[in-house]
Amino acid sequence: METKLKPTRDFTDLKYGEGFGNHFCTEALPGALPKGQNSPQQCPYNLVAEQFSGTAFTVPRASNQRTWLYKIKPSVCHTPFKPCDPTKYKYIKNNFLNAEEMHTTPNQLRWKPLPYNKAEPKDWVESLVTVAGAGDPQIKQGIAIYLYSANKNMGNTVFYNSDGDFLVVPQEGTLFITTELGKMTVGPREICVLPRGLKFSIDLEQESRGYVCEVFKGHFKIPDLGPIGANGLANPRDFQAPVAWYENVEADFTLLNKFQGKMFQSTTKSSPFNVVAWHGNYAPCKYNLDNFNTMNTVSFDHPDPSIFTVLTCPTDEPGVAVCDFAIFPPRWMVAEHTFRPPYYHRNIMSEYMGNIQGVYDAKEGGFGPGCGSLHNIMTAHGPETDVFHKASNSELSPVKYPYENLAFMFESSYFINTTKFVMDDVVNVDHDYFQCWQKLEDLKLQTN
Ligand SMILES: O=C(O)Cc1cc(O)ccc1O
Ligand SMILES: [Fe+2]
Repeated sequence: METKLKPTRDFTDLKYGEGFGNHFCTEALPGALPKGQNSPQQCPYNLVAEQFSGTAFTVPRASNQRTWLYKIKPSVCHTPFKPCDPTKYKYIKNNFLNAEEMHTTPNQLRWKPLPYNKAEPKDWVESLVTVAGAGDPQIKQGIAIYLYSANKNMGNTVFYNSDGDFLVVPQEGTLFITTELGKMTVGPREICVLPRGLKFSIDLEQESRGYVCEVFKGHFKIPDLGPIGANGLANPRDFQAPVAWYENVEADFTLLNKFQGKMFQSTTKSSPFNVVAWHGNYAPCKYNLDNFNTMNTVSFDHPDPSIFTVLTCPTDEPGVAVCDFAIFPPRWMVAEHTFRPPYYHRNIMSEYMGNIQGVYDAKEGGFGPGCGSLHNIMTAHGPETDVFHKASNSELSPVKYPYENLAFMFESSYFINTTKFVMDDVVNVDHDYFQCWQKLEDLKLQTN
């Protein structure tokens, strides 16, 4: 039976600020934001000013990100960090260059959904399982891909990640996220970005599962639109940021930190959610994927999936991503004289895919909601045998790729290694995945 949970804090009637990357001004008490300056000698309500920066001070203005917080107490009020019990977060690993702990293979990989731990319920951070990744947070190069399967509230356990931004993709259950900049709910068919350094705590109302992509350098942004023009795909106005919210609570809190891939813990005597007002453009955001304005061919051929990019975290090389987050959204398929599913391909990028809901058109079996797959750099992949035959012979009338189907991809320019533990015990790896293409061996050259 499913566990019934209740979020610790009140999430009714939440308000949001609107727009991607905006400079928001928000206060939970009237006049709490200082007027005309960031750091007055004394702040309104005896608050303390603190800058929270997401880019180096000196990056060009267009990409500069920082927020000013007005807090009941500054963030320095905590006991010294100690390493966490190594058994507690044993599936959080960011040492992707370590051959001892990582698995390297050019094979196509696929996994079944991450199970919930019913015997010993896990909160969101405790439930994180690193599936795959590249690089190392120490040199700010790379990416990590995790699954979560949480069935316990974090409550007064507060987490911040020094190593990068988290892009969270819920597959089952709404997340009730309290951040130091305010509260957000994020459910399936929605996503959120929790930027590097942000303190947050996640509560639940039911067992909740999903995917996380962490980028060790840079930040996610909405992609340039090129010839598409000024509108389309994920429109800026549909992104939402929390508004200032605080709790003035004296109690024991645990403060967790992922720092260079290792988990540390300290305590505070009052709530870290003590930001009464803030202004700036370094903030979490959420986005409803149903607002995605999908573009597709209205003539022939299958466009490259970059046309479905919701967010991208660029590398230093223009057009090449640490991670492109693309979705396979509901859309009309109208291409004439065309093989309509994804073409067979070998890619210069690595592709981790997940399924949020329904069926993915290239894989009608074995890739249900909660499953994952990985096709590394130059690893051949494409539709399974049955899909190939069906799509090669189907009548090409306009068809709606239904609302219920929603898969996504984290596409990265890095070689991706998997953790050793996802190759055996933690997530069920599908040892027979390769079989879905074997019958294509029967294809014969036809010369008459
Ligand atoms: O491999 C996949 O299923 C993802 C994908 C989808 C698509 O429409 C085109 C290329 C591609 O890699
Ligand atoms: Fe692909």
